[in-house]
Amino acid sequence: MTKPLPRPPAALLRNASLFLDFDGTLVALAARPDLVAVDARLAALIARLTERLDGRVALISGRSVDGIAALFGSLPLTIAGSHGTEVRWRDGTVSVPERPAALDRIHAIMTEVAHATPGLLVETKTLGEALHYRGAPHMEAAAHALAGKLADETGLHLQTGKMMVELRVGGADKGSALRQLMQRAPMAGHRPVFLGDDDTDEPAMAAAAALGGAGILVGDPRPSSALYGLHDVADTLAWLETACEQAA
Ligand SMILES: O=P(O)(O)OC[C@H]1O[C@H](O[C@H]2O[C@H](CO)[C@@H](O)[C@H](O)[C@H]2O)[C@H](O)[C@@H](O)[C@@H]1O
Repeated sequence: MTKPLPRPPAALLRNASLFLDFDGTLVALAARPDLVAVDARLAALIARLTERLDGRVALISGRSVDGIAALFGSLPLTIAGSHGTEVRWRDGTVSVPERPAALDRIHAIMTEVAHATPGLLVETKTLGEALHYRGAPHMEAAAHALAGKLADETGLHLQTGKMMVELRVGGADKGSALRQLMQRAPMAGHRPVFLGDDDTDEPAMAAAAALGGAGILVGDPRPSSALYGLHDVADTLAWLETACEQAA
């Protein structure tokens, strides 16, 4: 059994640059991606953190930049989306590679499969197509087999996730996104702190530690590059609210 990680000190965000995963870290997992919402408490927390840290806050998500931005409404945010492949700074500067044409064919194939199987769901992102099987768990092996075949055919990156498989533009992950964000003001020169729950968050945990900062694992203990741990989303929100007041 993996030992629990220590709780992060409340002063950890002092003078830090803060990087946050979204699903499973700031919001609890739901049956479908479109059932997740940002409530007033979370929106206020992110706004307050951004203010206290002089803009040194970014979301790093597997969702697309547009998807995260829509969830937070008018709140100006720096977002690395599509697993770190695309970035939008809160000043509006964007870095987005071209969407490969092969994704449209993949969308058509996944949609056909999903139409034939209740519970399967296709999520279209800026730079990827994801097939979710949370609503049809018996389709796990078939979904992975289909994604593997499509990856072989197209050369696109095969991304696994919690009850989903995705074909996406490769060449980036959450670790490379964190390093990219840390190269520019206002993040540069500050200690990175990253919070995440998933295997896809591990490259960012490792990148934060390598840059002199720390990762915080949300959820049950497991082998991780994180230095600290929090129990779940509720614990994470409560810790962020406390740490925020000691952040500046
Ligand atoms: O990097 P994250 O911000 O954690 O995003 C990871 C994926 O999150 C979403 O899928 C997951 O959450 C859904 C809603 O709770 C859930 O239904 C699904 O089973 C999970 O895999 C999102 O839809 C994906 O695009 C993200 O890659």
